[in-house]
Amino acid sequence: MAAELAMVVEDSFSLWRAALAIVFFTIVSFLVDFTWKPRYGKSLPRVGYGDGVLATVRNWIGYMVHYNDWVADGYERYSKHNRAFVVPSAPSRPSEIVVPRSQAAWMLELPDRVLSTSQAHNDVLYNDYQFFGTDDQFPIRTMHKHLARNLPALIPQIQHEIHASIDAVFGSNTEEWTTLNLWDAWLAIVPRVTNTILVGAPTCRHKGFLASQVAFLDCVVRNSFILNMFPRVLHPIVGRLVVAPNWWHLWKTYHVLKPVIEQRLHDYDSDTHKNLTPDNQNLITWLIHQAHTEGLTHELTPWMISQRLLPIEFAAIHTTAITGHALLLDLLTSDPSLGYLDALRDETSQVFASENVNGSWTKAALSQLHRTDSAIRESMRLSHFATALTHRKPERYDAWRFFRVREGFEARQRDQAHGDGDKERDMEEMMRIKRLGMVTTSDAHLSFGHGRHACPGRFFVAHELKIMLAYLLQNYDIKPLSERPKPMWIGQTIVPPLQATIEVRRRKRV
Ligand code: HEM
Repeated sequence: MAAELAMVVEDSFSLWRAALAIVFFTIVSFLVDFTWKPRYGKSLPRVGYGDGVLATVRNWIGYMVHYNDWVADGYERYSKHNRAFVVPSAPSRPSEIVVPRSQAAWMLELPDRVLSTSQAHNDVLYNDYQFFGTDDQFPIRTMHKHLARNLPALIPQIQHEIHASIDAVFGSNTEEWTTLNLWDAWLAIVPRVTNTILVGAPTCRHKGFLASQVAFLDCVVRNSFILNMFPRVLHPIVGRLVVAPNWWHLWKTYHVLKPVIEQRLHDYDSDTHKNLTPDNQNLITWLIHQAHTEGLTHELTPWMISQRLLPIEFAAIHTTAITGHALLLDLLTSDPSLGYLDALRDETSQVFASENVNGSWTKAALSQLHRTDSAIRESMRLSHFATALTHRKPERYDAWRFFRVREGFEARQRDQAHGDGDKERDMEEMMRIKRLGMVTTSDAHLSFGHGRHACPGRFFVAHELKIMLAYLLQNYDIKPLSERPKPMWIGQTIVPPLQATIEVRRRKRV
């Protein structure tokens, strides 16, 4: 009996010792981390709980749920008065400085060696572990160079994939209403459509490939949260452990892509004029082309190209799905008497009827969807996926907010048709209206970033969302929703209302 008691005491004693050792080790790790973090001048105001040791611990805990409120608070108290402020970050990251709008242009003009985008991405996403140390600048540079210039020729393919995937997800029942989980619907459409321009058809339809891409991206998001919470000094161990599933999904992706990339490398080498057909125009080919242009022969293997695709898949898929999800929720929860859906349906069908070429949208036709453009930009204004990128003033969704400026201008033009208008003023106003388009970034429209590193995918996204909305509205009725399901914020990241459902029914052909 006494011996048993001694064993229990000894066991619990060793448990205590182990627990104390872990606590001690964690404190030392955070202290080491602390010595690496930058210190900001006392003159910079802070939001959150303040600066001392206890306040820092409270900030780390509060970061998960209060970050969004802290930024809103700082915006009211400091940004509006043209002052920068410091906002606490996750335990493994330094606190961040939020600059006021007036300093955004100066900041964005700083060269990468002073303010590095890739370092910033690395700080948030831990690329060294999550993307296997692949420098994301090569694929990003490739996207900047090739996507916009090839996009017009790709519109028919993009349209084809959009129509086919919407048909598959929204169904063909013209009699009964079908209930769909909206997030699942977007995730069944966006990866396929995005991969039209990343890997091309038919791989963009390969279910196993798409599933492993989405699973990989989910791992990146989850691991970022985990690594945010661990002191940076432990990342070399924790980082390598948590990315085991990333490797697994990369491996599965590689098996699907290997023959496709081998064929593409072969086609590229045998085409002496590099006269690539639209079928071959996608990121795989652009990476090959860019590697040749820059003499980067080590980039020309299926393994390397499979890895290069990952940061772009990450930049493209959840961002688009979150944006599309929010857009439909904003439209469906707007007062039906405003007639948004009918007006968008009319605009898309009128422009399509007069401007399509062989049944396909064109760049010129898509650029005439002014109401649709305004409805999307307005939703992005309200429902961005990362807090610190944008400020919001009125919190109400007003689909025609940007369109109205154009409408007013066009009405004035008609009134003045026979008079002597002020040409210079009209030109200025026209330029101002152009800047209100969804792809035109500015310090007032930061949803796609701004400056040299503004999103190169935004022209594609604009086409994609417009074609989707047009097809959806022309082919389906969707029941309005009584209340806007609210997203949730975890740290800086938005989690869309994943449970939201909608009811849809295929429209009968007349
Ligand atoms: C609605 C959807 C999207 C939104 C809201 C969005 C937003 C953004 C934002 C805010 C940035 C700047 C990040 C920063 O400054 O660090 C960015 C960068 C980027 N985006 Fe997008 N994006 C979207 C879709 C896409 C798509 C579809 C692609 C590719 C097909 C893409 C590719 C990229 C790339 C490569 C960068 C890095 C640019 C650079 O660092 O120079 N994005 N995006």
